[in-house]
Amino acid sequence: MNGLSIQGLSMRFELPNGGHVQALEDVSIDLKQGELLSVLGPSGCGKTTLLNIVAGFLAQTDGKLVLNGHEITGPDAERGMVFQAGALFEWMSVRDNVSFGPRMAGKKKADYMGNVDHLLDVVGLQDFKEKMVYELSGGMQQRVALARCLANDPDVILMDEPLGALDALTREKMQSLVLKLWKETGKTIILITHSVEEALLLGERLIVMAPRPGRIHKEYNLPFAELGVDADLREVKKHPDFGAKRDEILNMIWDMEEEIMGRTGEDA
Ligand SMILES: Nc1ncnc2c1ncn2[C@@H]1O[C@H](COP(=O)(O)OP(=O)(O)OP(=O)(O)O)[C@@H](O)[C@H]1O
Repeated sequence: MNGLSIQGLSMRFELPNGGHVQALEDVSIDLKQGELLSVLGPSGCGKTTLLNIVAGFLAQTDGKLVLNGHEITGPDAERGMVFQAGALFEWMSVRDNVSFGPRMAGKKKADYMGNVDHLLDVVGLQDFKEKMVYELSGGMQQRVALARCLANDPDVILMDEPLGALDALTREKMQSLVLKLWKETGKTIILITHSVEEALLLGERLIVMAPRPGRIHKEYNLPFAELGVDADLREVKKHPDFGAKRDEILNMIWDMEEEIMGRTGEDA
């Protein structure tokens, strides 16, 4: 089957004082190729740990990950990561950043430059391709990060709060761009966010995680991402179910935060 299967994933961090943190416990998620999953949850519920394991940066203590029929055992270009900020090469031009992956993979310029130019068009940076990254605004830098990730043609795109550092208006524009890229490329996407609205808008599936141990608390299938591909996101937010879901999830996370207040950072 094409897609990503996360099976019974657990992650336990041993602490130097002999204690441990159960960052994830028995997390299972099946994503078909092309599904967009957003992940929400209170601080410390294991969102970044989950993403780092899927990326292959961390080895789980239990469970299995299978992508397109083969087991994930480490980092690979089939899984691309987009971070919140700071992961671009500031001393390179926009175009050199976007073409970095194919160049490092030893591809011939003639074979990748067409796609790099196309991606610069798609993210609206064609006129800025000769600029250095440090000359760009935060929103533009995240456009570069998205294009750079796509230039490697990954099967799965992992996004860790990719829009978290942007101002509200830029963030809204970028949310539309993420939906457009999702539809145009057919990539499987996992997106972590702290914004309930963003998770609702961008996740055709949404998982709310709970902490200590990090686990799946509730899962939703949502219509908003599909609607937002062609519609103004402000209009999507007026959908009668949007406000109700937002309140439900906000209350859910609020209750979890209240419950963990005052607890220490370890289980033992
Ligand atoms: N390398 C590590 N060693 C020990 N504990 C860790 C390590 N990495 C993460 N943890 C712990 O695992 C738990 C989950 O962390 P993680 O960063 O995945 O949560 P998160 O949901 O992404 O949090 P946030 O929303 O604050 O970014 C936390 O209790 C954290 O302190």
